[in-house]
Amino acid sequence: MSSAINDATSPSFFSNKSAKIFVAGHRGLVGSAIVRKLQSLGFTNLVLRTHADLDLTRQNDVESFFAAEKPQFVILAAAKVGGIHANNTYPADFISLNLQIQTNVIDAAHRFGVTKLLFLGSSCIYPKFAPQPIPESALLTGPLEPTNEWYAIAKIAGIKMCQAYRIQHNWDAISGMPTNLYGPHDNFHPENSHVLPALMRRFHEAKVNGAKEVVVWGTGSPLREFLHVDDLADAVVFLMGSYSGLEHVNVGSGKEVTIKELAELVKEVVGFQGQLVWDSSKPDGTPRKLMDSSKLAGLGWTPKISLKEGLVGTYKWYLENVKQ
Ligand SMILES: NC(=O)C1=CN([C@@H]2O[C@H](COP(=O)(O)OP(=O)(O)OC[C@H]3O[C@@H](n4cnc5c(N)ncnc54)[C@H](OP(=O)(O)O)[C@@H]3O)[C@@H](O)[C@H]2O)C=CC1
Ligand SMILES: C[C@H]1O[C@H](OP(=O)(O)OP(=O)(O)OC[C@H]2O[C@@H](n3cnc4c(=O)[nH]c(N)nc43)[C@H](O)[C@@H]2O)[C@@H](O)[C@@H](O)C1=O
Repeated sequence: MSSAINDATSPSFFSNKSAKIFVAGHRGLVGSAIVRKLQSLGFTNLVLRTHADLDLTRQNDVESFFAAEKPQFVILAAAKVGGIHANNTYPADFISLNLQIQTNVIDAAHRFGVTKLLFLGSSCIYPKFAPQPIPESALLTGPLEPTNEWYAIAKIAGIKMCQAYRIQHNWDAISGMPTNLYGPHDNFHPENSHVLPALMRRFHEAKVNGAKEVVVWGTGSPLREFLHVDDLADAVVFLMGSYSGLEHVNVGSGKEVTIKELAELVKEVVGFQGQLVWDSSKPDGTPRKLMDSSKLAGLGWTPKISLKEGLVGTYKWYLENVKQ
């Protein structure tokens, strides 16, 4: 899906390092990595607000913020985010908060003169039984995975909102669809986090406490594709500078592992010596979601950080920043 009118590139993103950029959600996994990336490239004028300073679900506050700050670029990495249990347990929060945040930010960014906005979705937007690897064209071709359909519907609405504003207003809003992410500043909550930080914490605590077993959810058979968040941040900045199309863009590593393989790898990196016990009363979620990231590769971007390397770095960060 593309059109000549809507596919102009935006070289101006890299040409002015003092352009004002609002990174929404800058203290999260993704937002903090994007801030690190932008700062390493020499961008000097980042506008950052904590959740406490600016609740993005409050439309009036968001409008006042945009009216006062008038950022030139917006990267929307603020969202209600969680793993399979959180998505399944708090469906109202996942659909409602995400619809509110993205609607407020996208609409205000357009109305207050932002040049370009990047919206972040997720690989869960695709049908549960999408063809593998999943191309961008698989969107809205089948039923969603029930454990995260509420979040997925919000994310699909975000993609469509960017497309609608581009079509009606010729406004440069793009969408990136990351695969499962991990890295520094991840959420290590025991129940509400994603699998990788959850297991890192559980194996670490088991090692420290001398436990013989660690419980892992589901059957271990689902396949997941993991991308280090520093690679994702690199891709986001790349897209800000080089992509202005109508269609969303998949951002993956191209490499998948079973949850069992992931658990063994995390166990090895953490140095836990005991056994894994599988709790099959917990949901597996979607059986497989490897994205086809050839569109992004065709634009000239590929990931650099291997899963093993990324896990070692993330565990080091966990030891220095999170563990009690
Ligand atoms: N993590 C992953 O594996 C994946 C993430 N993504 C996408 O990347 C984006 C970022 O996710 P991630 O960094 O992991 O999430 P995090 O939970 O780590 O960070 C989200 C950030 O958004 C902020 N936030 C949430 N609600 C509000 C609000 N109402 N007003 C202002 N700020 C708010 C949070 O602040 P606070 O903590 O104070 O509430 C936090 O800083 C999301 O769009 C997500 O869908 C996509 C694919 C995979
Ligand atoms: C990024 C993505 O993240 C979510 O989808 P998910 O890929 O299913 O994410 P997950 O990381 O929570 O689980 C992956 C797999 O791992 C298994 N698993 C084992 N043990 C634990 C465990 O301890 N915690 C968790 N969370 N999962 C575990 C778990 O049973 C599942 O089979 C959605 O929020 C979705 O909206 C989304 O976008």
